[in-house]
Amino acid sequence: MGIDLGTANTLVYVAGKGIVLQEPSVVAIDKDRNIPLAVGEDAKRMLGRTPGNIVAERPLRDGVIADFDKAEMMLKHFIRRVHEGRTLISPRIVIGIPSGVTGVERRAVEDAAREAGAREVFLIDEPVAAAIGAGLPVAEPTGNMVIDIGGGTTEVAVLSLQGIVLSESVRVAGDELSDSITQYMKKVHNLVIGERTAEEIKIHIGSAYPTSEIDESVLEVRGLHLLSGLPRTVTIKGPEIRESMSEPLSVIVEAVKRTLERTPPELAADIIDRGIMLAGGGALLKGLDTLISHETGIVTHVATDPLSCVVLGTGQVLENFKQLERVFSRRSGLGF
Ligand SMILES: Nc1ncnc2c1ncn2[C@@H]1O[C@H](COP(=O)(O)OP(=O)(O)OP(=O)(O)O)[C@@H](O)[C@H]1O
Repeated sequence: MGIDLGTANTLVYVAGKGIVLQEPSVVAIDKDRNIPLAVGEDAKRMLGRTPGNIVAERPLRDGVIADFDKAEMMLKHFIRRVHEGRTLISPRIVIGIPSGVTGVERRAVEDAAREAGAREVFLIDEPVAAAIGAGLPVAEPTGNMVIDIGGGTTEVAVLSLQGIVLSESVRVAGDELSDSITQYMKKVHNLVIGERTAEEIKIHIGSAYPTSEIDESVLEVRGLHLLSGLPRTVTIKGPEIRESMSEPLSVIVEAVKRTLERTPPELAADIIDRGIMLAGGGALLKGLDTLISHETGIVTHVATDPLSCVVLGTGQVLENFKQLERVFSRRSGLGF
C-alpha cells in the first residue's frame, strides 16, 4: 500500500489496483466519548459547523503530524476502509513525507502507520515520489527539478540518478494562500469567512499571474459582516484576489530561485533544457506555471494529475520494490 499522508488530503494506492482512496485529511471526534464520528469528506463538511461536543480538525499541520492520536485514528480508518472492513493482513506501507522534516516527525509518521496495522513501513521523500509519479526520468543521470506545492509545505528539489541532489522545503503552500484571502476579506471587505469559503475563492477566481479569463471574472462571497455582525454577500474580482496572495507566492518563488542558485552547473543546464515540473494541489492555481516561468526564465510544466503525483510515486516504488529499494535506501530517504 502506498500512502500520501498530506496536510490537506490523504491518498492510498494499492499495488495492482491503483488509487483506491482520496479523502480530505480531517477527523471529527465526539469529545465526550473520544471516538471518531466522521473521517475524510464527511468530516471536512463539518469543519467550522460543529456543536460544542464535536470537534472537526486536521491532524496534520505544515506537512507533519500535529495531533498524533487523531492522525492514527484517521490512518486506521482509511486502511480499514481500503481493506473493506476485513481483518488487516498487516500490509507493507510506503509513505511520502516532506524532505525537510525532523527525525522526531519522521518517527511519528512511522509509528502512526505501525499502530494502524502496517507490517513494514518505508518513508520516501515527497519530492522523489512526486517526480516518479509525474513521470520524470529520475533514474537517468540528468537534472530534474520538481516543485511540490501541497497544503502545508512547498518542496523544491533537484533530482538526478534517483536521489535528491539538493532541496528546500518551506512551510508556505496552498493553505497559506487561502489564509491570505481570509485576511484580505476581513481587512478590505470587513467580511469574516471560513476556511472552506477561502479555498473556494482561491480555486474559482484565484490566480498567480494575470490572465484575461480570471481578470474579468467576479464571484459573490457570503460571510459575516464585521461591523453589523450580520450575514452579508460581497462581490469580489480576480485581480484583487491575486494581489491578496502576493506575499506567500513570493515566498514560494524565492525558494525556487534560491534552489536554482545552488544547483551545480551541469544539472542547471539540464533543468533549462527539460523545464521545471509542478506537482501537488497548489500547482492547480491558475497562472502559477507562468509566474515561475516568468521569474526564473525556465519553462514550467504542470503535472497531468498534480494531486495524485506523490501517491502514484509511492505506488510505483511499491510495485518495483526490489529494484527501487536498493537505489532509494542508498541515495535518499526511503527506509532509514
Ligand atoms: N484548483 C485548485 N487551485 C488552487 N489550489 C488548489 C486547487 N485544488 C487544490 N488546491 C490546493 O491544494 C492544496 C492541497 O494539495 P495536496 O493535496 O497536494 O496537499 P497535501 O499533500 O495534502 O499537503 P502537504 O504535501 O503539504 O502535506 C490545498 O491547499 C488546496 O486548496
